[in-house]
Amino acid sequence: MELKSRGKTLLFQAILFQWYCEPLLLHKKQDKLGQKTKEETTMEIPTIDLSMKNRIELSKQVVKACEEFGIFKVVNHNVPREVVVRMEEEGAEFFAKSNSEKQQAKPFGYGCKNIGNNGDVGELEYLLFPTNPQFISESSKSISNHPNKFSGAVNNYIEGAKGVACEILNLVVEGLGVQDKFALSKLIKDVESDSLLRINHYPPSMTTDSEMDPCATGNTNNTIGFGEHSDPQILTIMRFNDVAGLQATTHDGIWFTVPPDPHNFFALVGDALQVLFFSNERFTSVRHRVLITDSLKTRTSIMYFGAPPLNCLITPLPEMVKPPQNPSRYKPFTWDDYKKAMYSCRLGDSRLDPFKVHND
Ligand SMILES: C=C1C[C@]23C[C@@]1(O)CC[C@H]2[C@@]12CC[C@H](O)[C@@](C)(C(=O)O1)[C@H]2[C@@H]3C(=O)O
Ligand SMILES: O=C(O)CCC(=O)C(=O)O
Ligand SMILES: [Fe+2]
Repeated sequence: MELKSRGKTLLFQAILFQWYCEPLLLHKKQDKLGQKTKEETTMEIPTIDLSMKNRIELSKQVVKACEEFGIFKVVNHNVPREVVVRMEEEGAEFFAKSNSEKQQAKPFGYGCKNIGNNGDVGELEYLLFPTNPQFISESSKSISNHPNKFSGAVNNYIEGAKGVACEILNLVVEGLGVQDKFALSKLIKDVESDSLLRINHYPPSMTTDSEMDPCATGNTNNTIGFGEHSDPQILTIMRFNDVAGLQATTHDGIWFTVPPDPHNFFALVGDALQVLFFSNERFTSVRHRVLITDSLKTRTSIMYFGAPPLNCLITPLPEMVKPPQNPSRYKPFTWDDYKKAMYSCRLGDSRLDPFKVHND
């Protein structure tokens, strides 16, 4: 009920915004995959300023942003600029290598076009690895000619992004009055945490020769670069360069573009957080995608996906459920169960559906 009325308010705000400010931004489109897309618009997502002194107010703002949008900008995050720049440089150096060199890193997380194992494709290449430092140190040998430099940059970036994720999760927990102040951040701080780092690289259209390079993308404007999905983990901390492309949906399914801001991070609510706080339909994982609108520029993005250890039980925090009036809407499952189910799904599937409790 509450969510529906919030959705209506957002829809109303979006329409008002269109009407007054950007009459030409709202348009219906058909994307390259032939899927009908709903109206697209530009919307201002909330900004969370981590330097804010009033912690109670800050925690309220974070909860509201998670509830209303599921995606928000994080400023004054304290991650040094050089940590981000070094990570970007290492990524750029890797993606500039020849195709055969990049393929050598394949067993350690290089991918091109294929997303997951079930036939999804995107107009990108990527590196994807677990955030465990031993793994990074080992895999760096096949990724970089200077493995220590590469693993140093990656580990520093992960520490920075994890710090931002932990701070946001602590604020969520405070804002909702959960007793255990570190109930969520301790899950992604755990040495056994299953968190991931992903570096995506969307090359421009005219620079690669598809005859020579099987990974050449031939992007044209308004191509889907990365299809619609929600992130399965607890929280994603994302950063992208100054090339637009990220879009997200409101709870009513209206697509809006997230303007680039390379100096700051974006936080996205994932499926696991939706379950942990599901009572009262508080949080919903945000559906998002990448739509290439400037095919002449390289777009890069870096995502830290904060996840719990494999044996962690994903079930609403005790304060969030009060049976019988307000029972959990999901059967308890471990993160390992969810991961197994998720890897048998397509990118855009609603992966939580099989775990829902049906009361009829
Ligand atoms: C099609 C798939 C790719 C994905 C695993 C999945 O089976 C369904 C979820 C996908 C996703 C989306 C967010 C992250 O980019 C990702 C690494 C993740 O954890 O879940 C990807 C998976 C992937 O690319 O392997
Ligand atoms: O590359 C992007 O900007 C988004 C990619 C994404 O959503 C993902 O990798 O899960
Ligand atoms: Fe994503």
